[in-house]
Amino acid sequence: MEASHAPPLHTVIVSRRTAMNRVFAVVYATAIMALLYHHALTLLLHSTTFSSFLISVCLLISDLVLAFMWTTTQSCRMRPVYRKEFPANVKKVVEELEFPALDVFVCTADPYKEPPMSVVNTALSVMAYDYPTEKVSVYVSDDGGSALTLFAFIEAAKFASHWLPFCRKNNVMERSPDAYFAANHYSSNSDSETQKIKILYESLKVKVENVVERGKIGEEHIVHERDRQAFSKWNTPGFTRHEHPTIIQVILDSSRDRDNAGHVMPNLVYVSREKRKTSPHHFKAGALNVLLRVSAAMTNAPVVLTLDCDMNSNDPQTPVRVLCYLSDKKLQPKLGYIQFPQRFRGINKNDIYACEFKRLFQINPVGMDGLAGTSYVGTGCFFSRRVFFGGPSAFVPPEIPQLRPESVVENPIQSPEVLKLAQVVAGCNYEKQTQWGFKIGVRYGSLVEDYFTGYCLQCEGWNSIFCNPERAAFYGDAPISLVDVLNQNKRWALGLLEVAFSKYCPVTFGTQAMGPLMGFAYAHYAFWPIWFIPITIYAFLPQLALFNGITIFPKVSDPWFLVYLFLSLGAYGQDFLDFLVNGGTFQRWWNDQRMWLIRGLSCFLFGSIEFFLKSLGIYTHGFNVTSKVLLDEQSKRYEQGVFEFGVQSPMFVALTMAAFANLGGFVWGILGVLRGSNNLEELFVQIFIAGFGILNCKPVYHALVKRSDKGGLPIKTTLLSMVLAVALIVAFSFVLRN
Ligand SMILES: O=c1ccn([C@@H]2O[C@H](COP(=O)(O)OP(=O)(O)O[C@H]3O[C@H](CO)[C@@H](O)[C@H](O)[C@H]3O)[C@@H](O)[C@H]2O)c(=O)[nH]1
Ligand SMILES: [Mn+2]
Repeated sequence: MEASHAPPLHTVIVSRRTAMNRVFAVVYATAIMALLYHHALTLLLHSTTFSSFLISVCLLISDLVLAFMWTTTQSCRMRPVYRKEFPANVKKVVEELEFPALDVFVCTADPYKEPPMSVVNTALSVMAYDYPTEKVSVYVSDDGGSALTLFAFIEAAKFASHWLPFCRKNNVMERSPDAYFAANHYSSNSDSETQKIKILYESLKVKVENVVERGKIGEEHIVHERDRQAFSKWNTPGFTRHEHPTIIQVILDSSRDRDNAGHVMPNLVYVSREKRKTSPHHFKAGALNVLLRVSAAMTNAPVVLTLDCDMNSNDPQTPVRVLCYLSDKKLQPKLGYIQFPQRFRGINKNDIYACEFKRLFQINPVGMDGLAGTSYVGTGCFFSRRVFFGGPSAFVPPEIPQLRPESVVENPIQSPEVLKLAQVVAGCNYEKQTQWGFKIGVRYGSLVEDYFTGYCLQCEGWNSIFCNPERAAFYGDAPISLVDVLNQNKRWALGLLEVAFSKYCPVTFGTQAMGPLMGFAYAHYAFWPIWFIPITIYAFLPQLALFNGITIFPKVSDPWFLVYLFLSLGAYGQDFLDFLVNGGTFQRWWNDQRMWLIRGLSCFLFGSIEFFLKSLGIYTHGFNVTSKVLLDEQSKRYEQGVFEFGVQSPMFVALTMAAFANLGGFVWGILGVLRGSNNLEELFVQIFIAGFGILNCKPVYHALVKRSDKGGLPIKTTLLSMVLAVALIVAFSFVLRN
């Protein structure tokens, strides 16, 4: 009974709002039923003409989708839990000698969209973890196959030998140098040690950035024979990022390298897997699987952390915090992964693009955590290596014994045997006729490999934990231009639909494997893009009807109006409340709901269309890496909270059309009321919706008229949208009148 005397490692409490959430869910569900009954009545009894039938069907479909989305989101409201960890107690329970080894995976894919210096910062921030150094190995996957990235890492390793002891000695919290120097820890009267490290860092930065800018590594930069040999691999004829052999370079070896205080260094390994145009590489999922195998060959740590190159550690204690869960014997048998939220640095004050994704990254995970655990979001997640090989009680062995999660690496990482095996398992044909991507490792088949993998693991019976300490464990970067945001979300939309319409659909497969609540929680994400249906309909239909003076909603004195009122206020009110309770502000909430509408008309709509085309085999879509480069002018506008359009995109056309339709419908409707040809009471809901649309389209109007900078709407987009909006209005009147 010794365990009961051990100090607590973590606690969990169920949210106090649980009971209220459940009661509200029952009331709200009743109102939804009433509304659907109302729709059925209208459709059957009052839709006498073709046009009124069409309108009723459209409204019914949108409300069915809204009802579905509402139902699935309830899972996250049934039992939200809040956790706390006590990392200070870990050493009282587990001896430091027994801490598990940790393999960190950092992914990068393009030296121009993902500047090597930022990738280096990611790696340095975890190399400097407060964790037994000899147990930490950092593997960098370079899908860009770029010598520039390797160069950056070779240089960074030299800097690391100063940076790591500096962090330890001064107990630095931000162990990414960029974040450290940005956080005002440095000034002209800092002590000489800080001055020195700053100078070292600056010279590293200048050196790497110069080389990246020139696109080529000058002879003067290659000092060691070992480095020369590594870079010579890029001289093989026909070497491109899409067509090249495997390059694995051990940059730091913990059995050999010491920092300038004589302390061991972590392993640092550069991996650029083999690429051939004839073999599918499965984007990030493929990269992670290669790292799983290469790391198995070299260190095979039982704990794996995956990180995107745009995310840095913000707390050196994080791996110890993770041990609060991993060393808990009660959780252990089924505990698959521990996910930290994605939190972002550099988001502007009111988060105009809603990139914080509070609901996705902070609110819903708390809800799923109270059930069987949260989803995997691709970065900031600690896995037990075992989860990649079948369910908790259904082990799926890899094809060779060396890759088994419990296998122990006997040879040093630079021994010929180890290097040879690493080379083999990184080959692009290695996965043929194996279970990788299907039963083993990160799963293939969706552009959101993170969501899909987490979902599959949970279906197999693994649980997970959402760990959200007060001090952010990681900080990431978010895109700062609208088109980048929308393209990123379009990729997600496509990836989610790939899961929704596969045999693994969460509504059927998921509910069977994990029960209805977890199945619905995952279904909510899988069907996320179908928000476009109600949003598009509500953005156009009431407004088009206004142009023709047609009433499509109950008038204000009608009791059914109250049902509409309750449903909309209830949904919006609850959303707002969730947002505030989780530390949001009114402005951020407003922008969040605005972006939700904008996404509906752009990335969700276009993502769904592209998915449809893809299903027909007309179209293919790859993983478009989001740019992490900050242009000065753009950054300035972003800081000021001004929307960035600037480029042409069909997604902007749909958005601008909606801006025109809402403004037009609103004005037309009001004029009708003033002239006496419209009845305000009958058209109130529509005029209100159009007015709400106008409020939400403010940035679009602003971009249409008041902009002289490069971030405005291109004139072509404006004209095209105008023409299409008018065409739509005319066509609709035509349909209605006939
Ligand atoms: O072929 C590829 C493409 C991408 N990546 C890496 O994948 C990561 C994520 O790419 P990014 O462009 O930053 O995408 P985001 O949309 O910002 O990422 C979110 O969505 C992705 C799924 O679409 C998840 O993989 C991420 O973890 C999640 O943060 C980056 O480190 C890339 O270097 C690769 O390694 N190989
Ligand atoms: Mn990213």
